[in-house]
Amino acid sequence: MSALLEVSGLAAAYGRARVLFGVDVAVEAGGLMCVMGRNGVGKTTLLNAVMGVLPPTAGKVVFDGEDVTGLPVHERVRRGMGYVPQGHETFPQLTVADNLRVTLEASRHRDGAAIEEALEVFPRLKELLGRRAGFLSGGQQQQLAIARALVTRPRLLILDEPTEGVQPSIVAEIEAAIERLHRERGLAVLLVEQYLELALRLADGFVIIEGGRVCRSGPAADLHDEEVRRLLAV
Ligand SMILES: Nc1ncnc2c1ncn2[C@@H]1O[C@H](COP(=O)(O)OP(=O)(O)OP(=O)(O)O)[C@@H](O)[C@H]1O
Repeated sequence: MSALLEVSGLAAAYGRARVLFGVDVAVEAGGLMCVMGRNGVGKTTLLNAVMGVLPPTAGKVVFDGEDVTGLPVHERVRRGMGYVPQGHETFPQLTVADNLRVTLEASRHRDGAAIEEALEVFPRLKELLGRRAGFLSGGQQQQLAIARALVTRPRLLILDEPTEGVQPSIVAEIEAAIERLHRERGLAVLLVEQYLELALRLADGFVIIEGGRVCRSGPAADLHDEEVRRLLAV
């Protein structure tokens, strides 16, 4: 059986500065793949290229058997790719409720129950529905950003360092939510995460990027290796 997401030979650049050189990564249906690597190796660039935010210079992105490489971002979202970029992006002037509604309006299914389902994942947001997103804490904004992606009812959730800059009390909630979505709802996840402990707890498989190339990949059990720890050491 082929994977839900299959990325092959992906290359990307900012102008003449090449950043990715032929990256392969796959996420099985219901799998959780962790992309790891030191700062600046190209992890965010990889997610942006997979999602079409940054058009790749070479390579292919296949989602659910369809080549989506040339499609705009919103078409990928319609097909079931949900993206939560780094830095917990929300509409700061809109309330929590309106952030979710705007996303629902833009989604293909327009089923209001999707908002309820997303709020079940992050119950803390239920008490904040009338508050402007810009007034939420970093951790609450990250929960809202993930909830927005969930409103589109993705089959694959792409998360860029979801616990970065988040207060410790909310890190555990976000981790638990990702784990539940993956294990109970069978959502496939492509996760960029720098922290080995979190990756060890959540991932089935991993790839490590170094200098824009995959230098190591394997099942999560291999993350215990000395070599892997060395590759991730700052
Ligand atoms: N918009 C941009 N224009 C030019 N160069 C960029 C841009 N964004 C990133 N880069 C460069 O591309 C390289 C890879 O950056 P990227 O953000 O993908 O790395 P990363 O692994 O996600 O790092 P971090 O963990 O710090 O987010 C870095 O050298 C970075 O300086």
